[in-house]
Amino acid sequence: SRTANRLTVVRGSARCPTAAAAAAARDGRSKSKWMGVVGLEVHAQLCSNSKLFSGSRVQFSAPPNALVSFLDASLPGTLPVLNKHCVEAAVMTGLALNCTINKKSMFDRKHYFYADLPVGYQITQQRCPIAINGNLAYSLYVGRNRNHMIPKLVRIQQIQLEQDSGRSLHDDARSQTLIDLNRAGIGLMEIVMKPDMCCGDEAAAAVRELQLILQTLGTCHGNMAEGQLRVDANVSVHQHGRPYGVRAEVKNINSPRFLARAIDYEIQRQIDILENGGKILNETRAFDYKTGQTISLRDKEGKQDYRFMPEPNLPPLAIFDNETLSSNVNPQQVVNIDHIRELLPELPDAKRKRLVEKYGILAEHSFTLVNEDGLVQFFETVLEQTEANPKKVIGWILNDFLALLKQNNLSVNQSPITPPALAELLTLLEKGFISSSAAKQVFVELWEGEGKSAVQIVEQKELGLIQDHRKLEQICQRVIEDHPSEVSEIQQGNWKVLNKLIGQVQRATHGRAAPTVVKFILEKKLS
Ligand SMILES: Nc1ncnc2c1ncn2[C@@H]1O[C@H](COP(=O)(O)OP(=O)(O)OP(=O)(O)O)[C@@H](O)[C@H]1O
Ligand SMILES: [Mg+2]
Ligand SMILES: [Mg+2]
Repeated sequence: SRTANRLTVVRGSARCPTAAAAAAARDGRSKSKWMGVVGLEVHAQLCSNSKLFSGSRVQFSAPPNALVSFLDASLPGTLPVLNKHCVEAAVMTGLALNCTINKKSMFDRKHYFYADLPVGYQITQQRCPIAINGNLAYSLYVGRNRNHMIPKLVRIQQIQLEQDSGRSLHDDARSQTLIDLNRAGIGLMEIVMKPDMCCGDEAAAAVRELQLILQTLGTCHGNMAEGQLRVDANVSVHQHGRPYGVRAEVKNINSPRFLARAIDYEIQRQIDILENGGKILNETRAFDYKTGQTISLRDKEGKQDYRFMPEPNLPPLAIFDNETLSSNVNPQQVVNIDHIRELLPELPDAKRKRLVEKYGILAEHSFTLVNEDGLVQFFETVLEQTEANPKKVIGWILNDFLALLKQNNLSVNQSPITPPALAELLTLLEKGFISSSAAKQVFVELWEGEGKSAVQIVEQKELGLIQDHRKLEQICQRVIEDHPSEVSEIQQGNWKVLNKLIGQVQRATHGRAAPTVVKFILEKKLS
């Protein structure tokens, strides 16, 4: 079947080494000789209050055509003015992706005709983009339980600044197309990756990591469902040692999961064609998430001529660093690479490594922490304020805290439990003032949040372990008196029965007796 083949071939690709051997053994040579080649173009909407070349506001879900300046509507006589904040965001993204920032980049006009592009061209950076030659490190989880991590790297060819287009809304009932220009002119970064990936899983993992980096930088919100991050997947197949095949481009995929499915489908489609003596077309395709297939939109064979030309209304974009910044320019007026480098936050990869090294937690736990907005900070604030050790704390954060957040569909900063409250609870547990079952109970009470602290809850609900030696002795004495047959068994040497008596003491104290103390008292009394 197609599905079976697809799995074989994608996993069997020699560039996905983990599964290659197994797949080859299962299927013989003929199916595993093909390798997928994948290169992504990612369009990321820049976080900015205004558009790339006009002062129109950027806002989602505004009424159609409410955010359109004369320039966005392409009125004659209007001129583009570059938004400095967008340039800074692109430079910061370039630095985070280990790119070289071009001190001089250029804007070009790329011509094509579409109803949502009234001027007839898009301003983009074709010949000389703002950033080049970077890379993105990401991790691929493989294996049956996805618990084996393989570090991967994809090269970044370039990052270019460009404008977004408007949107066409098709009204089938009236067979009309309506145009909304709110999106027209919003700043985009096109992040172009080299064809270094080989399957859907790799592409999805790379995009997730990119998304996290952009969100950490604050240069793009990265919400794929809202179209802030859109991915075009270029896919081809070839045989080992042979030149790359012709690529098809699957446009505008808006989730990592669909990206993976679209790519794996496309690889198998191309293999099927080639195995049957056919030819791959250099075409643009779309992914239909309902059927899980890619479908042809238009072929590029008759190569669309974009008639690139320099944008005459924008001078070359000059960017400075400390060395090139001369004393006669106002630093407020220019973009300084060194200044932006200083503002770079700790990136997800560095953060994960630091968490593992500093606190001794598992690598996969560091991924979960970093993936959840605000969770690392929560974890570290708890650690600063508690005496419990990090390995215990991570368990509570990931199993109890995160589970309740997900159940209630809340983000970390909407949590009813604050870091100091959890820290206090875990200290009580660590010091042996409460049992772990009592701790779970306190945790739930904290979550329900009547503003009481862990200590107050423990006191009011009498959840504290009974440490008082005299009181415990009295209870143990009573249990001994009430269980003569067990006592005589123990005295005949059957010490296993002691557990039964310990259980009775716990029953009498509702689980609040310190177990080691109880054992010590009973042993002393019975020996
Ligand atoms: N043989 C190939 N197989 C798969 N991907 C490829 C192959 N050759 C190039 N690519 C990928 O195709 C993409 C080319 O993007 P680029 O922006 O340079 O050109 P384009 O797709 O022609 O332009 P446009 O921006 O108009 O879509 C890159 O992501 C690159 O990695
Ligand atoms: Mg491109
Ligand atoms: Mg493309």
